[in-house]
Amino acid sequence: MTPEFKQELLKVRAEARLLYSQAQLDDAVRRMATEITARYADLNPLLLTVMNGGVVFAGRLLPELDFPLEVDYLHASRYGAATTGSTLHWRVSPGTNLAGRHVLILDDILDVGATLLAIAAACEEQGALSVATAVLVDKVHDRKAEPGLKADFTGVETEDAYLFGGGMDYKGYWRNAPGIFAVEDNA
Ligand SMILES: O=P(O)(O)OC[C@H]1O[C@H](OP(=O)(O)OP(=O)(O)O)[C@H](O)[C@@H]1O
Ligand code: HPA
Repeated sequence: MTPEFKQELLKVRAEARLLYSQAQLDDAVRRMATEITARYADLNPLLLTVMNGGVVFAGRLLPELDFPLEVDYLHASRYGAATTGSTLHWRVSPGTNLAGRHVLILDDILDVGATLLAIAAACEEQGALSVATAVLVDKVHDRKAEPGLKADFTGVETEDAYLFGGGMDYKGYWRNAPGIFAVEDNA
């Protein structure tokens, strides 16, 4: 990492606006866990984490789900280290056979929603019995891939800013930030 890039990262972190604290996110995740338990406790679901962004959310959610389930992951990326999305690149497909399974996809954010729509379609093509989505963050704007697109389970809603923390990255960094932060435009 160059000294200039390190300075940029520290400046972005220092000037960012906190939208949700870690404690607020934990409350949201517990509420989601209650909803997910009500729907899936008897369905032997397969929870598929979308790497990399989904890892923090999955790590918080899974211990709140006290019923039989399996986990796997996939890696599909539309943004890479950029702050605007392009074509979806599949890096790792799920290893588990999805045929006949109730699949719940876990990701950090529903932004445009192109990522989750493509992943859900791929799971259906592989024979999943049902496919649903759970996201920590839904960014509110009118650029959704389909009008009114929502996840089946949502943690918090945010304004239309570039976000980091809670698994979301700024140029590949700050996924580890404790809470959800908005990048200030002048950063
Ligand atoms: O709703 P969309 O506009 O499609 O964007 C949401 C997706 O973008 C991010 O992934 P990214 O492609 O940055 O990969 P990453 O998880 O490795 O950061 C995020 O983790 C979601 O998967
Ligand atoms: O606001 C965002 N931040 C980080 N990653 C993202 N992927 C889609 N939107 C975002």
